[in-house]
Amino acid sequence: MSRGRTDRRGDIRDEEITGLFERDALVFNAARRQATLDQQYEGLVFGRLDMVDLGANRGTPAADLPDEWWLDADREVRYIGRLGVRDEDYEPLVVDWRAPAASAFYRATPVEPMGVIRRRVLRSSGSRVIGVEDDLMAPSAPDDLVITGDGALMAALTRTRGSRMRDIVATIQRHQDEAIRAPGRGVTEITGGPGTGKTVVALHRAAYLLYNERRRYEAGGVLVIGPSSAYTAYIERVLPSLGEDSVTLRSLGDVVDAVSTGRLDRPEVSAIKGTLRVRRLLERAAGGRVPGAPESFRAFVGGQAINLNVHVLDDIRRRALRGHARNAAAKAVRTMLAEAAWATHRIGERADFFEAFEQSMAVDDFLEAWWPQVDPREVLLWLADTDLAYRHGRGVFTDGELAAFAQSMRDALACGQWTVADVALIDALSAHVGPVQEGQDEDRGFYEIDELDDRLGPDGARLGGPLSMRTGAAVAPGDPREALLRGQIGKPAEYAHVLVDEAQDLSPMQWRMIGRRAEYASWTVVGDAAQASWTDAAEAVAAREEAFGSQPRRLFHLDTNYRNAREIFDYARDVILPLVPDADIPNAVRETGIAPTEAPLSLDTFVSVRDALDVLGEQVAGSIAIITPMRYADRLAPLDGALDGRVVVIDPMSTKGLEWDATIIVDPEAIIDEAPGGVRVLYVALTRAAHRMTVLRRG
Ligand SMILES: Nc1ncnc2c1ncn2[C@@H]1O[C@H](COP(=O)(O)OP(=O)(O)OP(=O)(O)O)[C@@H](O)[C@H]1O
Repeated sequence: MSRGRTDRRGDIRDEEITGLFERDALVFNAARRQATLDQQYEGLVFGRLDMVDLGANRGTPAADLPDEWWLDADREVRYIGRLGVRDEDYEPLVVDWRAPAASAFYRATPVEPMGVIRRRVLRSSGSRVIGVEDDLMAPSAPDDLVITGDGALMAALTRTRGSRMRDIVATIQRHQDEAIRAPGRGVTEITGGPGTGKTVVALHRAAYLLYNERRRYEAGGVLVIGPSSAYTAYIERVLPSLGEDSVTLRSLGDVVDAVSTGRLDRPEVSAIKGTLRVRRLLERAAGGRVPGAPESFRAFVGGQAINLNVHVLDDIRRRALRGHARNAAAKAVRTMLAEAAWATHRIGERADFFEAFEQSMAVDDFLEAWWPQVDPREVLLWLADTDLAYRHGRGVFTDGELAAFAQSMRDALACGQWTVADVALIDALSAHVGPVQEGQDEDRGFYEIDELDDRLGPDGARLGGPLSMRTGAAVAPGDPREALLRGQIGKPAEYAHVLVDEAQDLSPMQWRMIGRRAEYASWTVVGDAAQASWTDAAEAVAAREEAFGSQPRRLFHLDTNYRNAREIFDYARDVILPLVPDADIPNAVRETGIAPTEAPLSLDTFVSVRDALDVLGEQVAGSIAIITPMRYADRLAPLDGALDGRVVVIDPMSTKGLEWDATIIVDPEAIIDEAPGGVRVLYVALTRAAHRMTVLRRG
């Protein structure tokens, strides 16, 4: 689970049934159903609809109906739950929230009640109902229908936040429901400002698609991509709580098998690694000579001295790469080499010469050194050599940029960890050089050392874990180069539906990486441009358009902020609007009457951070984040885990998509200074708190 990933597990399928006795198949399915029901026991039923039977009144305009006609009409009760349940006579006891019969639960309004008189949201603990919140849809309730509570939504929003995101099945709002139930095909884009429920809506949409077109999406696979492993850990419970465990959840540092990282580059380096221009550098490196390989070929073959110089070898290399991925070209290269040798020597019979060439150990040895199977990660590491980076990157990047790029590769070699931006480069190179061909390279046993999922540090903490400030300092155990090359990179998996959250942050290279997994997929894409940390929006838009292809688009816009108390969001809005006037500003629905607090930051002792923490610790019962620029990270790290584990210390970039009951924002000016997206990243940090926020400023 360290990757925040749930494995795909198909329902038993027809073709598999033929391999099982029918009885076994029934037992298998019954056991699976039982496990799902056991899992969903808590809160299985969360809603009740008291509906009128429209009977003879069906289709009659409201104005033509007798006064208060609903008071005497026949009634029907419908229970709504995470899963559908039927009694022994196959009569529905609980309707699955995704079924058409449940849609009135989400779509009924007093203006358009859809036959609903009372919508009731139930909260339970074990088998006990501990809370009831009603919404009345009719102008008045029949005497026997009691109406309680102030509305389920407000009750849900004021509740304490835990460390994991919760599902919202009980309180999905009508406009959210429309995005959730939109057809699966094509590209569905969901936009909206901070806290509008984009993430949670997208996850419910994934569950809906699996319910509605299970064969297509469970067999084809659904991939959910989020910005960081902190994010995937935060949302990983939502889908299982909805009864779905067949979705693959990956962060951007986890997309390529065998590579897993949360380490971030400095902004100027991730800008180089994210732009499509970097492809030129990679192509040249992948197509160039292997560093350290022989530059000419001298050997005795069939008793003849063969001598091929660097120009001949370069020509063979170029021709071979025109028709093949590098790793697939070994055979063709051997033939080309034989032809070149024959062309220069031409002694004896051609067929004899070719046979001798085919069987020559000297040729084997040469090819092993000159045309080895290359792992795409090795190609990237070749670029740790600044001169090579200059040579391949000339005309594309400045010398300064190339030197920074080469330095970042040396940093990786020093700590044994890739960065998140490297993953898209590895994927691009992988498409270029092709998979390492089995059996061609017996010496490379170290690539097959165990899976990255098991890469735990000495204290059991996952390397490349959620806090980039922590991973920045971490060094992988053992030989760092070996750690970088661990595991084997195969062909990318393909999916039937790909859901991308925080899409505004994907670099063009990352869009291409995801696109390779989505050639035949439909998409759900979720984002907010004002929160972008990738700066060249036009290039990213072009890359994402290419990934989507010509599929039809569908756009949903969410405009209600359910996360932040209005006072907190107003503060954030006043920061972003002067600098990004077209930011998508939602309407925050919940007022607390408590404005964010500002206080001076004492840099020498950080006593102001501790003071703020003491106060907030009393005021909120749940989670608190200290959001700090990287420059203070080490000094504030001891506060991580304080107050019985309620406190996290985190850098602003890693807060994307997350939320806490309260936040402390340390030195906003420094946050703007450090982050690639400047004020946009500060805006992200300022919109993470649900109930309370303290901002500590320098000077
Ligand atoms: N209908 C709803 N009922 C209850 N809670 C909701 C509802 N819609 C959204 N929320 C809550 O609002 C909060 C924000 O939701 P979410 O994280 O999905 O927003 P977002 O638009 O992705 O935010 P951001 O872009 O700022 O990361 C979450 O706590 C979510 O559970």
